[in-house]
Amino acid sequence: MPDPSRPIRTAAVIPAAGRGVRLGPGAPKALRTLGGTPMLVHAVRAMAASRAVSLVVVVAPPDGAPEVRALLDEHSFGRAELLVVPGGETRQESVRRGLDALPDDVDVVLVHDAARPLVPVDTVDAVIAAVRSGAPAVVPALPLADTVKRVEPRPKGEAEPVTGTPERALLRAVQTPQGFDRETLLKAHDTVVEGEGATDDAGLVERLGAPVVVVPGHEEAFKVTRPLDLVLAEAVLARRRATDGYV
Ligand SMILES: Nc1ccn([C@@H]2O[C@H](COP(=O)(O)OP(=O)(O)OP(=O)(O)O)[C@@H](O)[C@H]2O)c(=O)n1
Ligand SMILES: C[C@](O)(CO)[C@H](O)COP(=O)(O)O
Repeated sequence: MPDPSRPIRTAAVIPAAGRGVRLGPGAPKALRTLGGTPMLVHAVRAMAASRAVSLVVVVAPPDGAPEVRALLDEHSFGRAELLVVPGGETRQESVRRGLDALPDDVDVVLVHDAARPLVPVDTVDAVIAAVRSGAPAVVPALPLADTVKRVEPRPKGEAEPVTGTPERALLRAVQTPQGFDRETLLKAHDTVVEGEGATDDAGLVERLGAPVVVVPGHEEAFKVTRPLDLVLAEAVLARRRATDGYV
């Protein structure tokens, strides 16, 4: 239990150890540039922009932590402290390594994909506020624009039979940062075995049976996954630079 006599401390863990296979050949995805600046730098700035975040833990490619540290040292992130640790083979493993680096006095943890470099600070703050108000796990999410079908997977090239159509109004596409009460997130990572199908941290918490709530996400918090996402991210960034003085 946090000591009630001291202020709540919030840290962000940024898994950035992925290769970015779906983006195509090149440097690890987090180090590819957006408007001339590495995506990871945008993502760290997005977390540090929140006045509540006092520590950012970056999880670097397994053999790239010193290079990532040197790269981040070339930039300024305001008053947030920065740690860099090496990541693992999977996103879950990388997040776990970031959690292991957190000091004892951190109470609230955000987990934010380096691949979502343009999340607005209002979304970050809304997630933090919901956790600080008592929700153990909070995810930003948006309604879906497409209809979704469940299918019976078949080898590539074969048509897949449709087995159902979930009611779209009940579905949400979830983003990051996802926010957690630190104890809940640690318990989820300690309890849920890798490969049990959770593709996000909130999914691990759900498996504990703990409540997870949704707050409104933002269209600009999209994940840079495929080449077209980079085109969109460049356009959003150019508009921000032209209109908001964003760096
Ligand atoms: N072993 C891994 C795999 C992923 N990630 C991070 O998890 C986030 C979300 O993952 P995704 O967008 O799927 O990135 P990649 O795994 O790099 O993408 P791909 O599957 O196309 O290789 C990214 O910030 C990525 O760097 C990580 O830290 N460690
Ligand atoms: C965590 C996440 O960004 C939430 O939408 C997503 O699940 C990451 O998925 P990926 O498998 O790493 O692309």
